Amino acid sequence: MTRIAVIGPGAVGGTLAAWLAQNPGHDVTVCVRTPFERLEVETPEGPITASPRVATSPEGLSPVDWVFVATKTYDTQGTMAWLDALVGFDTTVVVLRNGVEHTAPFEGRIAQTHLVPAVVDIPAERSAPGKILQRRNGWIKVPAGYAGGALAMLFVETPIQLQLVDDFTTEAWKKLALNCAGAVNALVLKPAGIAHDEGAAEVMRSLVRECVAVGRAEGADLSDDLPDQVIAGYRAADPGSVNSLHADRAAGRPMELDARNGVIVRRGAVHGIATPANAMVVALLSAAAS
Ligand SMILES: NC(=O)C1=CN([C@@H]2O[C@H](COP(=O)(O)OP(=O)(O)OC[C@H]3O[C@@H](n4cnc5c(N)ncnc54)[C@H](OP(=O)(O)O)[C@@H]3O)[C@@H](O)[C@H]2O)C=CC1
Ligand SMILES: CC(C)(CO)C(=O)C(=O)O
Repeated sequence: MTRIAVIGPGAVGGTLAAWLAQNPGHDVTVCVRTPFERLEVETPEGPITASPRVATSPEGLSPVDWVFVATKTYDTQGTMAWLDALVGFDTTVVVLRNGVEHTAPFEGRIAQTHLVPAVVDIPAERSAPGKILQRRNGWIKVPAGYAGGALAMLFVETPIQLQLVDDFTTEAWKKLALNCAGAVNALVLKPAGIAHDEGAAEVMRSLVRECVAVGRAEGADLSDDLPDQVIAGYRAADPGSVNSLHADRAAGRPMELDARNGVIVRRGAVHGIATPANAMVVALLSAAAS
């Protein structure tokens, strides 16, 4: 039996936990802040349900084989107590988050050989604790190497593709390019379809152009047409899709602004690259939330 714990079974964590729990060889525990009875996920394959063990406190938990961290970047502090209980000598911790700084908060606490950053493109929206709409099957990309092959095995019976990549830096910045544009949705509180508005699309392109410049300075291999690719992706998506930054603002939660736009400004400053568009959306969304 493979023991798996998912910390933060929200939109992404809940979707993964539900899929992983479909395999009777997996013993799945979800570590929650807000408890629920069971997971109900509307997937592209049809509805699935799962009843993993629901832990509301780290007390009584013991080390598992795999821990998936799926809390937001602003909830890192609350994640640590779970790790203390769940991580043993042989535990691998996979960090499923947006941004380009996946493992930084956990380094020093988890051995580098057992810490795996993961870029996730699984659009999912949570309507209530345990109730999720998964809009696309999507993919997870992790660096090729230690743990990657074993991690891929966990997903073989799911429609989610687990891909091993040689250049994780490039993949993380490519995903950041998509996510930094999503600040426009959070600003105007309108879902993906707003990208059909040429004015909004041009603001998105400005955010992505800065991301491309900074990402290249950080060693990512990013193409010149990435801003247009991002807009094409938004326009091809279901116009009602709500990204997770937009969902946070709409729900009055904190936002992952620093991880998704602030990081472009911070890393841009290190390289002497101007990032006025990203600085502006950080300032406006911070002001809107204050
Ligand atoms: N949603 C999406 O489509 C995608 C999101 N991502 C990224 O994935 C990550 C997760 O996002 P997403 O799933 O949308 O986030 P959600 O807000 O839907 O889920 C986060 C979950 O973490 C829980 N949580 C917070 N603190 C704790 C804690 N101390 N202990 C246990 N659980 C806790 C929350 O609990 P509570 O129920 O109380 O709020 C919530 O269930 C983010 O980095 C996001 O950017 C990446 C790709 C797609
Ligand atoms: C844009 C999207 C849905 C892509 O997976 C995402 O990463 C998010 O909502 O945070």
